Amino acid sequence: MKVVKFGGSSLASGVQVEKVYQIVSSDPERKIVVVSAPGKRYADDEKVTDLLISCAERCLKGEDTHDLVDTIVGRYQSIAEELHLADTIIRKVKDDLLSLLASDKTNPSAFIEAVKASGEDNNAKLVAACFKHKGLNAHYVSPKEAGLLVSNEPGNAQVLPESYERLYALRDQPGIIVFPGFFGYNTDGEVVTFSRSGSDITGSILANGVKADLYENFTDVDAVYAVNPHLVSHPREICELTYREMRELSYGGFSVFHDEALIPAFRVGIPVNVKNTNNPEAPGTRIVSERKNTNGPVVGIASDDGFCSIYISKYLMNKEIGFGRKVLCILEDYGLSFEHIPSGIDDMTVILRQSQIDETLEKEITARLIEELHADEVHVEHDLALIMMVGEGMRQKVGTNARASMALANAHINIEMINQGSSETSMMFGVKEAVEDRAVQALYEEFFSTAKV
Ligand SMILES: Nc1ncnc2c1ncn2[C@@H]1O[C@H](COP(=O)(O)OP(=O)(O)O)[C@@H](O)[C@H]1O
Ligand SMILES: N[C@@H](CC(=O)OP(=O)(O)O)C(=O)O
Repeated sequence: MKVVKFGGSSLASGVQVEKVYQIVSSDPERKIVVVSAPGKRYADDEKVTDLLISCAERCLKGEDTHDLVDTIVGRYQSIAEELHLADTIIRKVKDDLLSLLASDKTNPSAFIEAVKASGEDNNAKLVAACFKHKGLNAHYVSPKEAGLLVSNEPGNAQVLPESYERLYALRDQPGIIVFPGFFGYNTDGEVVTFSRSGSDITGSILANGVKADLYENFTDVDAVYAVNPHLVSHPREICELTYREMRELSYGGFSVFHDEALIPAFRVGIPVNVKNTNNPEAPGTRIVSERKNTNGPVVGIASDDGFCSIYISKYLMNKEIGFGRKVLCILEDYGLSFEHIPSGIDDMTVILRQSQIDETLEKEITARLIEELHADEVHVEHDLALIMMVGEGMRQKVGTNARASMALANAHINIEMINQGSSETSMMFGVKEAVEDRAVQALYEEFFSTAKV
């Protein structure tokens, strides 16, 4: 049995949904189909999820939402029309959206969550109607009915372990199940969404729940490439990756697969296959527990921006018991999460997502670090990008760091910081955002150009 997930790009138009139907109906093992909301049809298009968020926010401010409701319903309508579906389904989509917008707003966050999740929910109903119309024995299943329970963290839900046992019962339902991605229900029966692009997570949870043989994740590229295809043209395709490599690369910036979507499948050893809806014959990329290291030390290079670092220096920091804990307690006081902490004998750097702090908070934290911890020096660096070089092969290969540093030096790129993960499957370089793209290109050239591998 396979769980198959189709992303927003695979469901953006009637033509795309037709391809999805062909893929699902061509393999009887494809039993559970997880869908995202309709995504972008072209580069400047808007995702239905973004439209829904704007709509909910406007509604909370008491502003008019007629035009947005029309645009959102219009997206479903054009898909239904292309597929010659009866308009009853579109009337249901519109009624559902209008009743959600008219619902209780005393908890604004819960209101936004419900409106946001309707993108996937209505699309699952539409896709199920399309499959049925074409003669497939398919039906929509709600995450509530299936028992997909999640924590009450709006926009960042985590699956509750008891969900897995409940989801197992989906195996016994006859026909094809069309399941909306991106959200579950808290124990009070309210909708809570995963983080953005979280339909990948739903697919992985269902694959675990039903103990699928394979989780197929359909998107709009032939494979996971060794580097973001927007930075290097025709990058090398990756045939096989380990869960750990993919998690590091997804975290590092490969938006093709959500970093939180690896764990549920990994826990029960279900392989993941990333494939292209527009070219389903291509083998895609397989994510597995172990792979043979036949293709050099580095398997992929990812990057992400929007980081800042707090540099703290104090003589004899290494001997001061509890120094690190005290630093983290100060950050905790402000509800800040940190990403990495490279450290030396007398210094440490805490790397955070920049969006979490503003100038006032920055000054307050700096003052506390100096006053309470008697730090000799504290300064904050902004606008950093983190580049993750990932590969299980790095563990055995001597000199990878030196090669990377040299490649960056030759490209006149200053390395602000280096951190090697304890697993030795990743190496992280901090650079200024302004040189991020050039840095990734230089590293790609070093590790993937045919002349050097
Ligand atoms: N290393 C990479 N390999 C493949 N695609 C990548 C990579 N890094 C970024 N991407 C981008 O991820 C996109 C697919 O992810 P996404 O737009 O979320 O798809 P979906 O709509 O299927 O969920 C690709 O079109 C590509 O632009
Ligand atoms: N529609 C949601 C969830 C999702 O997974 O979408 P996509 O498959 O288009 O990345 C979002 O935009 O975040």
